Amino acid sequence: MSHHITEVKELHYVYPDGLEALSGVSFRIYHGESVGLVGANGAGKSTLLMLLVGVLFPSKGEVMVGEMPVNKKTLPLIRQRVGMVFQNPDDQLFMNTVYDDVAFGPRNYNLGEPEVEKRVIQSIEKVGIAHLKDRAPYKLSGGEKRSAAIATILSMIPDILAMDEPSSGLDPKSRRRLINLLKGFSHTKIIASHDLDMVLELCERTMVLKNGKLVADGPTAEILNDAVLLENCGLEIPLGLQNCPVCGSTK
Ligand SMILES: Nc1ncnc2c1ncn2[C@@H]1O[C@H](COP(=O)(O)OP(=O)(O)OP(=O)(O)O)[C@@H](O)[C@H]1O
Repeated sequence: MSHHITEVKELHYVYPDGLEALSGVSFRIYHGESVGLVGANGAGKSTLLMLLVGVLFPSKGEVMVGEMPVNKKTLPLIRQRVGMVFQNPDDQLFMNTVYDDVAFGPRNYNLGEPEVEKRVIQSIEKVGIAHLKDRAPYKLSGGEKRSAAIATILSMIPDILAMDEPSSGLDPKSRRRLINLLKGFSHTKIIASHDLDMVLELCERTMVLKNGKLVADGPTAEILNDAVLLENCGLEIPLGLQNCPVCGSTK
């Protein structure tokens, strides 16, 4: 078995108002895996991702990245290894140009302008927005903003990508472009989404959260075909696994 790249041990998270968003979650993710994180609204997906990248810290339990626990001291190192694409790209784009947003992380790490420029160009080319580098982020379309947000993460050259609802708000063409883009990434990926067809296509493994607890973790094709489990968690079998009402075969 290959080494795990991240491990979550008996993780609990209680928001300041007392709401327990995660209780007793444990799992390991291995190098190169693509893991889907699914669950109804409020199940705890975003909270879990934020704990994985150190935007939040555990109330109890531990998050490890490699041999490193995620805490305030290790945060600068964690930020280089794990990149998070937030649900709303506007939370991630705050500079005057796309270029400066993508350069922000590497500049923070004092990498020197030649290296910064190299990383920015590579990242914006990879996501297909090189022609938009001088545009103000607020003047981008939703799909372009999503691509720019991904580029801001790629420029840090992380090992792990944590993505919160990456396909939300995208039209079918932009969604397809995003899925194809992510398919080409060799990073370890953790993708929280209600788009179960995307999870089916991108993730070989799926974890299901319900009311802050991890209630299932296994091969995506099994988990997303388990009608009883999904219904119990407020989810539905993705279209890609449903029987065709006309001919009875799966798509
Ligand atoms: N800042 C906060 N303060 C208090 N409670 C919060 C906060 N953010 C989220 N919660 C609560 O924590 C629980 C988990 O929320 P979270 O956003 O992690 O769920 P989610 O699975 O990502 O949901 P969605 O699918 O709607 O994005 C919910 O009950 C939510 O209301």
